[in-house]
Amino acid sequence: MIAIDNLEQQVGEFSLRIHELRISRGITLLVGANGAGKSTLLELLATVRLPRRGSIQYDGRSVQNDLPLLRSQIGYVPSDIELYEDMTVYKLLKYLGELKGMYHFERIESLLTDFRLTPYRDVRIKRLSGGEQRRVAIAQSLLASPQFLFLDEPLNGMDSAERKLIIAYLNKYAEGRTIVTAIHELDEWEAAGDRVLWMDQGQAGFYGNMHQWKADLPYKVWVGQITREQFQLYFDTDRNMIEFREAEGGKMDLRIVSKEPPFHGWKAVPPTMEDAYFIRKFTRSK
Ligand SMILES: Nc1ncnc2c1ncn2[C@@H]1O[C@H](COP(=O)(O)OP(=O)(O)OP(=O)(O)O)[C@@H](O)[C@H]1O
Repeated sequence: MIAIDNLEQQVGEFSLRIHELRISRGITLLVGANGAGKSTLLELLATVRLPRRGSIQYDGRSVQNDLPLLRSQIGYVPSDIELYEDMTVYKLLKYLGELKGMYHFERIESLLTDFRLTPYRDVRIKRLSGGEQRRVAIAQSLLASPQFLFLDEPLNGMDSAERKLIIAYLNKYAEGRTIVTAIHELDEWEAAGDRVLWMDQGQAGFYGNMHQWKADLPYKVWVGQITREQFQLYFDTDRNMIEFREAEGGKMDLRIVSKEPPFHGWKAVPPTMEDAYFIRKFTRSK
């Protein structure tokens, strides 16, 4: 478990404040608007940035007392990955492995296989696509089989097959370990995630399991159809539309957040993970 107490961090004009938070094992999905403090929190968790005030403890160990040991148990992938461009995939992983004190390289072979990087083993990093580079970045974070893994938008630049591969891998890897990953698409993580942490203007707006995330919402989700004219009017005045799509016969299919049915005959549907995020943000802006 990661225990955060009275954490305060000022970055320029921005301040992050978390009074008390206990992050359990498994996968915590870190969500929030741009600038909400997700990357700042991940940097603090990864010990790239040390807390000015407050404490973070990892299974009882603190940054103040056990930094070198903790760092050997932490893996981190920042959002802006900068890999040594002229190195080949294998040389890079071997070099980073040596820096972490590894002298047996079977782990590299298994990571190359797991992340489908074997065909690129002797290819220079700069020749790889964005998604392939990110797979290498995730592989390097796992070299020392860390107990704590912090990922900042790990699926950026990946196609759907790559995304599924990474999510499935992390789902398995999280057993008995702690992963915190900043993401943008909640729904694709639903089966793998254990908890959601919503950062809201530098504070923890919600932390709980997936069920709690979708429960006790102050608004419902409604689906139905309206005419294009009604849509134009609605679109200009309301901000509660989650999704709209053109339907047949000049109509529009809509997904709307509201307490009451917005139009006659509309149906309430159970919220998805994304809907719950929309509703929480929507409620916050009211
Ligand atoms: N080095 C810095 N100097 C000044 N302000 C900074 C610095 N780094 C981050 N910030 C500010 O801190 C705030 C939080 O940024 P952070 O990157 O943690 O947010 P985020 O939730 O990860 O956003 P995004 O989803 O856009 O990556 C932002 O307002 C950002 O402009």
